[in-house]
Amino acid sequence: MSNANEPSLHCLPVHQSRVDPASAADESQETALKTKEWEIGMLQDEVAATQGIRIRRRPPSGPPLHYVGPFEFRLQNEGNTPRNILEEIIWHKDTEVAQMKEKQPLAKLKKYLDSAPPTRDFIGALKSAYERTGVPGLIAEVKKASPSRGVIREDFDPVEIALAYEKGGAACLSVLTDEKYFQGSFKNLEAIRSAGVKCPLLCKEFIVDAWQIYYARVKGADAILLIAAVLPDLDLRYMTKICKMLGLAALVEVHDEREMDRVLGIEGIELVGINNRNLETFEVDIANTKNLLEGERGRIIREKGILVVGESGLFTPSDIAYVQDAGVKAVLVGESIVKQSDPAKGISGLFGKDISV
Ligand SMILES: O=P(O)(O)OC[C@@H](O)[C@@H](O)c1c[nH]c2ccccc12
Repeated sequence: MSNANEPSLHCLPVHQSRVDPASAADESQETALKTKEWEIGMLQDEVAATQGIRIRRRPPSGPPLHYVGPFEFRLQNEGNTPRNILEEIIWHKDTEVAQMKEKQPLAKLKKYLDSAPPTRDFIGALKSAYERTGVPGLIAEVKKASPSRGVIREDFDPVEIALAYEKGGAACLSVLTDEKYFQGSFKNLEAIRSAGVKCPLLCKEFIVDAWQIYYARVKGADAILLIAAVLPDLDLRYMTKICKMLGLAALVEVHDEREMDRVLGIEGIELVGINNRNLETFEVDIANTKNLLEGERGRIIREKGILVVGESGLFTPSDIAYVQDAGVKAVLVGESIVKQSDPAKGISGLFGKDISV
């Protein structure tokens, strides 16, 4: 569980070991802290597992030397290989964020918040696009590459693509900021924001720590992504509250029934994305959107007034019509439009009509 208001135990300075009694006390305190930190990590993964979450936050490590806790805990050092690509990304993100936090602690980030320009209404933009066009509001994704597809667009100019999307009638944009797996960056997000693009911007990042939400806000995001396959309920609750406080929209992404049911049980969630791509296996099936909106779940979603976004694997006007019939009022599309030489034309091709203003 991440708490932005408390310093991470990762960041505690490592003391040099000397032999005087004072430093021996320091050392035993440090061992105690390390043990505590390790135990908390184990417990977090256990809580997450009870919610059906298979992604572990960081590689399992053996207990610190001289550990005397429960025997089962001592047995759980099961090797340091991620079980799938999502888990690999999350483990990498965990170390990356720890380093970024060290360079720019939360207290420093918070100073920039005072001078940050106001956020733009992400959900409002989707709703008015839907009303204006009669088709789902488009979140167009600025995406150079992905682990499943490799490089999607070679001559990648993020600002040019963003401007073309806006011209083509996108309601909002999604900008990938992960560098290692998606060849994105926060520089792209900042560049798009300062190029005068008016569409609200989603920071497409793998969030594992509340610090990242503040960082996204400072870098010009209007919305962030929270992945239910990665974040336990407590994190989803806590992080959506931080978003409200910062004026950001939270797009909470689910892929299966269990994740959808968890999310529907949490108060205050207004925007839910159904990912048609399984992030563990890369399989894509747009019927997933339909399945998750059927019956009782669809009823609860309508009752709560949640706006649903159909995500991934949408290529043709009939794909759009299919997810619209299933009940989505917005779609998130990357590959099919980013790879067109003119992304604005890609948008009219995707919807089968011109949706520009
Ligand atoms: O390129 P596609 O198939 O149109 O997909 C876009 C978007 O849905 C996809 O990039 C995505 C959905 N959820 C994510 C989470 C992380 C990274 C990427 C994603």
